Amino acid sequence: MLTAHNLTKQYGDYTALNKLNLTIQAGEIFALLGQNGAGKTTTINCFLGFIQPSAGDAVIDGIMVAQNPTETKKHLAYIPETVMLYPNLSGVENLAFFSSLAGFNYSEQELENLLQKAGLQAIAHHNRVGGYSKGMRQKVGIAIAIAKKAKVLLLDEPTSGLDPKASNEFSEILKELSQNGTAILMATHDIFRAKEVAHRIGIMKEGNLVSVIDASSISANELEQLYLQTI
Ligand SMILES: Nc1ncnc2c1ncn2[C@@H]1O[C@H](COP(=O)(O)OP(=O)(O)OP(=O)(O)O)[C@@H](O)[C@H]1O
Repeated sequence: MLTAHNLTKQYGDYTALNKLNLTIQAGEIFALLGQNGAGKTTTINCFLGFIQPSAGDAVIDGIMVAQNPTETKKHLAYIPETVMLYPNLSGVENLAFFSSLAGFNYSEQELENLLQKAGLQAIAHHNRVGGYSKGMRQKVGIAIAIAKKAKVLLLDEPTSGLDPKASNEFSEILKELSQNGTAILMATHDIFRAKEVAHRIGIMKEGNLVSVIDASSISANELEQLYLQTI
């Protein structure tokens, strides 16, 4: 569903991403760990089509991103660290707007159901998003991803700054999306969450994917040790 073939990004002489080879299957959650500047966001931005790779390819559902960015965006949902929404619109209105951009025209009841599914409490559905907490905005982001019926979900530090309960709820929703066949690539600094939610975990260092681990084969403590030895 999501493939990187020798994916490389250079800025002058500096290699931000070095020949990344990675395949993420439908229904798989892959977490990318690594220090600041390791190349996680660069990887995600190549799949989003935000940056052009210097060499290699990012491929989504068999389609090359660099050559077909509009087409591949239709299959994608993206949740950054802070989901950008219109503060003067309600959760329902934001969801209606962003899902309409993807070609979906939901009824108010359907929009409310989507927000409910994403874990946003009903009392907040018609309140202005400007008054939402960070976790509530992330949930609207999840609802947009569900509404778009995206085959691929890209997440860049989605749980950073969320309280443990909100972070746990977020992980549960990711698991549900993966059970429904969504391929998920998540950059994170949260080793514990990566272990809890992901099927496989990659550790990046200086633009290289240096280690890929099956999450079921390792404890959170062992993963932390491996991470510290690797970076
Ligand atoms: N436009 C740019 N010009 C030059 N260098 C850049 C540019 N964008 C990113 N880089 C460099 O590429 C490297 C990889 O950055 P990237 O944002 O992918 O790291 P990251 O792993 O996501 O880090 P963080 O955990 O801090 O988000 C960094 O050294 C960064 O300074």
